[in-house]
Formats: sequence, C-alpha cells, structure tokens
Amino acid sequence: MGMIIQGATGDWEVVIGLEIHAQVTSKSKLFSGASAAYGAAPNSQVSFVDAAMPGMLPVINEMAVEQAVRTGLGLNAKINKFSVFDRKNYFYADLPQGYQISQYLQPIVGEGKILIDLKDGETREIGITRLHLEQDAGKSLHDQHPSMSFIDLNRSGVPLMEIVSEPDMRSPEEAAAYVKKIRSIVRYLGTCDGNMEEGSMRADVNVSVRRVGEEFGTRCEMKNINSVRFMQQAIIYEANRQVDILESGGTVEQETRLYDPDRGETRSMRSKEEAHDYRYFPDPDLLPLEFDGAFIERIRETLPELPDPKKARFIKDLGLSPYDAGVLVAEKEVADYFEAVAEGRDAKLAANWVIGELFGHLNRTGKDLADSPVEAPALGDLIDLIKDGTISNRIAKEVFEEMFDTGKKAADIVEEKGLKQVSDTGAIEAAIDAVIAANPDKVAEYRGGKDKLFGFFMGQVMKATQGKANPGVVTEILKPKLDG
Ligand SMILES: Nc1ncnc2c1ncn2[C@@H]1O[C@H](COP(=O)(O)OP(=O)(O)OP(=O)(O)O)[C@@H](O)[C@H]1O
Ligand SMILES: [Mg+2]
Ligand SMILES: [Mg+2]
Repeated sequence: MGMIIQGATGDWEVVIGLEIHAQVTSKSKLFSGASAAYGAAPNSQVSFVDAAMPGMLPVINEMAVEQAVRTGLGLNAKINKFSVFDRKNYFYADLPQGYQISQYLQPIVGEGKILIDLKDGETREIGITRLHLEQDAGKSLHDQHPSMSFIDLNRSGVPLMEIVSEPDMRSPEEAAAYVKKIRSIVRYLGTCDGNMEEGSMRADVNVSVRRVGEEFGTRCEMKNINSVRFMQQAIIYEANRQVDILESGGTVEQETRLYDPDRGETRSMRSKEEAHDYRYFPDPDLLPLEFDGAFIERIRETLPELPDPKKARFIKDLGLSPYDAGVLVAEKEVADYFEAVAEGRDAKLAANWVIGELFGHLNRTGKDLADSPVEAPALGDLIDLIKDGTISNRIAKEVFEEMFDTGKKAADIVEEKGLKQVSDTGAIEAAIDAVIAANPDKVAEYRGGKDKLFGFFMGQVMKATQGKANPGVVTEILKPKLDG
C-alpha cells in the first residue's frame, strides 16, 4: 500500500528511490593493500595510495570485484562484461586525491530486480537500476576540538558498492522493506556485513510527491542515513514538507538535504544550483574491467540459496504460511537453525517453536540466535517429546523455559521434575472420579444442558494431575462418565 498524503486540494502520492552504499566484505581496500577493518585507531590503516601521495598508483582488489559480481547476481541483475572506473572530482578535506574513484556511465552491474516482503507475506517487485564499485572517502571529525577539525583516513579507499534502485517505492514501509531485503541478500551472499550502526550500510534517500497517476515530481535527496527507523521518519517529514510547499502554490527545488534525527526534520545542505559538477572522466591509472562468461558462471555456481527461493521452498515443500516462511528466511542463521530443527519432523510445529517460544525468549533476554542457550538439536529433542506423547504442549513450554535458563536437555528436565505425561488410564480415571465426586452441583448443571462446563472438568482434572494427564485420554474417559 502506498502512502497517500491528503492535502486541502487533493491527494498526494509519495515516490521513493534509494542509493545504498554497502561496504564490500574485504580485508583490504579497493586500490591498496591497507586494512579495511572497522574500529582501528585513527590513521593507522592508511597506505600511500589512500593518502594520495604523488606518483602512487591504484591497483584493483580482485576480491572486491568478485564480491560486486556476486552481489549483482544476487540482485538478479545483468553483469556488464566491460566496465570502467571514473574519477568523480570534488574538493573536500577528507578526500586527499581531490576525486573519488567510482563508476559512472559503464558500471559493473546493470539492471536487476528484487522482491520486498510486505505485511501478511505479500511481496512486491522493486527495480534495481545499477550497482557500481567505488572507494569511500576519509572521515572528518568536527567534535574533537573547539576550533579544529581532524581527518581520519582509515576509511579512505575502503571498497563500497553503490546499489541504486528505481523510484519504485511508495511508502516508508516499502523503503524499510527494501533496505531489509538488500541487507538480507548481501548477508546471505557474504558480500557485506550489513551493519548499519558501524556504517557498513548507509542509504541516500530520494523523495518526491505527485498527484496519483501523474508524472514524477522533483526529488530531494537525504544523504547518509544509517538506521531504518530514521529513514522512515525522514521520508514522512520530507514528503509532508513537499506537500505543504506544493499546496501553497510553491515549487520543490531539487536539493540535497540533511536529516536531523534529534529534531526530526530535514535541512537544506546544497541546492541543485550549487550542485557539484563532478566532471567525471575515465581514470587513466586504471584499466577497464573485462570479464568472460566463464568468470561470471564460476561465481554464479557458488551462490547460496537466497531468501526468496528459500521462502518459496518453505511454503511449497514444508507447508509453512508465507508469513512464517518470510520470518524464517530473513536471516540465513535463522533459516539454517529452523531447518536443523525441522529436519525429519513436523515443519509447522518446528516453525511455531522457533518463531513463538525461541524468538520470544531471545527478545525478552536481548540475545541473538548465535548466543541462544538452546541449540537446534536440543529444541528438536523437545519437539520429539511432544510428538511421542511424553509431555503435553503446555508442559513443553515449561520445559523450554528451563532449557533456556539452564541449558539443560529436555529429557533430563522431564525426568528430574517428573513431568512425564500420564496416559495410564487407571491413574487418570481415579483423578476424574475424585473431581466428579467433589462437584455434584456442577455435574447436575452439566447434565441439565450446560455443555460449556466440560472445560471446567478438564481443568480440574489437569490441575489434580499437575498438568501431566494426557488431555486426549482425559477427554476419552471423562466424556462418558459425565454424560452418565
Ligand atoms: N522523482 C523521483 N522521486 C524519487 N526518487 C527519484 C526520482 N527520480 C529519481 N529518483 C531516485 O533517485 C536516485 C538517483 O540516484 P543516482 O545515483 O542515479 O543519481 P544521483 O543521486 O544524482 O547521484 P549521486 O550518486 O552523485 O548522489 C535513484 O535511486 C532514483 O530511483
Ligand atoms: Mg548515486
Ligand atoms: Mg544520489
């Protein structure tokens, strides 16, 4: 569903296109051997190339090229067998070369498409315009000293993939679903860690508004947003700002704006008039990239099963609902965990336990799946105990709680606490007789037609047996006794 803003003069539709900068998983930089690791002391990972010393020449990192091709394949995109590195020229203190090496007219990856996951398991296709490789700039630090700015060049030259979408999204939710899907895909591929807090994935968000069905309006771009929540807030603020301008007869100027999460508003950074003329031209220090089909096929063969085909398989082969399947495939680790639990078992039951109990406990304790005290085989064992009638579903929840807190095995907990389900008809019949004898009034009411009281008797029997009676057996014996 698109986001519609109602103005005094009619409805406005929101149009969004995203440029995502994803840091390539790589030990070294795009054109030098310096480390690309996050978090090192300022300027400790800077080669002469990254510092743009005169005469230093860039050498392409082949691994980063392969990662870009791999990502392109994961985005169902066309891989360009011939692509060119260009210089994007601008001046800034954290850009020692005076230009960024990027790709412009001939990027490494062309058009593609991905599916985004919306509410209730619905999906929608979003077009990918291109993916190109480029180097990151350094970082300016303005908050370290009252009158000086510092430069950290550790990021200078770090390999980035810029993934540009078509202006296909129509609401903040769709934009959020798109970012999550891109993150999911690059994580499956292992080409970017998708960590937005550490800045290894950032989004430039382009927003415009239009009358439904009319031409696109003028876009404004908000740069470097590093959280999905902030991005959604920025889109809502910016779309409303544009509607206000248009409703009062003004025109939206194409410009770059900055989103300030503290104030919840966007501010102008530079307008189109002041926009950079980057004077792109092919970098004479670098040869064009040229691949043959075999190179691309070799990479294609190593791709893992990606979230969408996996989701389709979970729905078709395992009988999961689209919603459950979507939740389980979003992270590869979760999908792997679920498959280990479901292997040879009732897949729907396994899905319920992973999504319900396991996720619930992980959320409540702020843990990741990787630190889960209950591993997949242990959860599988618990499910087996339910299936073979050793414990009821209700008792299983108690057992799971204990497994999660102590890391003990399900069978040991059941043994220690004497939680085995009682299916012994003699013991159950004795409990039922006691309950009937203790409640003559209720029995009379039930026999007088108050069917709903059956639940009351069930509850009493379960209580008398500490929840251990097999509910099926209880029903079987209780029913004829009550009916008299
Ligand atoms: N009318 C529009 N409304 C919303 N988004 C739009 C509109 N027109 C284009 N876009 C989006 O704007 C983005 C343009 O990105 P692109 O990288 O092609 O150019 P750029 O922003 O001019 O360049 P730079 O990389 O220097 O920021 C795309 O994601 C595209 O979908
Ligand atoms: Mg761009
Ligand atoms: Mg842009």
